[in-house]
Amino acid sequence: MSQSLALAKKPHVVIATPGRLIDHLENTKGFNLRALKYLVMDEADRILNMDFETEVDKILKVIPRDRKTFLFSATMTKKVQKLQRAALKDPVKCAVSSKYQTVEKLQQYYIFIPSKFKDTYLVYILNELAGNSFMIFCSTCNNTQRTALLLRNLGFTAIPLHGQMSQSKRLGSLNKFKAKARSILLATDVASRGLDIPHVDVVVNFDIPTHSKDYIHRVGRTARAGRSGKSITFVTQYDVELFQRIEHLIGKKLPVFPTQDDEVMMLTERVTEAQRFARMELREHGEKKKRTRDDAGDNDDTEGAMGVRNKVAGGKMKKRKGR
Ligand SMILES: Nc1ncnc2c1ncn2[C@@H]1O[C@H](COP(=O)(O)OP(=O)(O)OP(=O)(O)O)[C@@H](O)[C@H]1O
Repeated sequence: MSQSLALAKKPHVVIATPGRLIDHLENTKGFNLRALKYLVMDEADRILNMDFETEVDKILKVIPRDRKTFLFSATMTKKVQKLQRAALKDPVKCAVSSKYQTVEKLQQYYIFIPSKFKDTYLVYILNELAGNSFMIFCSTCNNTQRTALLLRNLGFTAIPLHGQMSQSKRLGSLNKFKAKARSILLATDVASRGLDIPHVDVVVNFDIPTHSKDYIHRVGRTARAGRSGKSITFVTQYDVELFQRIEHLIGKKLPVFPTQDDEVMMLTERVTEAQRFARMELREHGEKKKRTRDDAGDNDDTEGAMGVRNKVAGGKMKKRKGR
């Protein structure tokens, strides 16, 4: 309703997702795009990848053919070229580089570890790089939530951000991270594009991206606007092929992030206990959700559900003296 009122004032600029725009075109009285002069598509390849094609086609049908169209993305695809043919007159392509590139001030590493030790290595890295702000990417909402609980059980200030959270919870998470009240943001690819948070120092690909182009967007959350940053990609026995594809895409062989395996193994016991608590909390959280059937009102960011938080011995893991 408030959006309809805003549109009634005939704004000069409307920023929308394709679906929302279609909704207003179909249901908001008096709203149309017949006078549109400029169409801008940010993250153009994603708009197509995410099955927005039908919506985009609908929009293209109701806007003037005589207009200027801009498509932006760090990773252009053949699909975008298709769209160029379908919707553009005299298109011009403007590219910073002919191949996919990451910025020079980004130090990129990988670690090759057995899948079952991922959590332990994550905790080790967070301790090693303590004092930094981290964005950690997971492949599913569930793993994002689980890993956030695990880290909180170990005393880290971690907060999840994923598509199963309500919009207000997502904004809440983001704002806490932006305000530096939380130093670790765990996210799915919902946060891999567009977010401009200058203080992100380290991006961790906890689950390797399945689409190698997503790698470029994820690591682009750090080392922005001339700053420096680090990225560490976890590669397990199952991820070798995907990792090779990433290296091929960026045209670089990445160095290994140095780890002291004996020190990592010393963390195993506490991490295992924290995993157990995290599983319990996740189960309780799921059952509570089922009972209340109220997604929005629930503790999506799980902070309120932390009955067993910090029960793992010692709370936040301290680095040993002399290191
Ligand atoms: N010419 C400039 N000089 C200085 N800072 C700039 C300039 N252009 C952009 N910036 C800053 O760089 C940061 C990144 O800009 P922006 O978010 O527009 O990049 P982007 O290309 O859309 O990134 P992505 O698509 O990866 O999310 C912002 O903080 C912005 O203020």
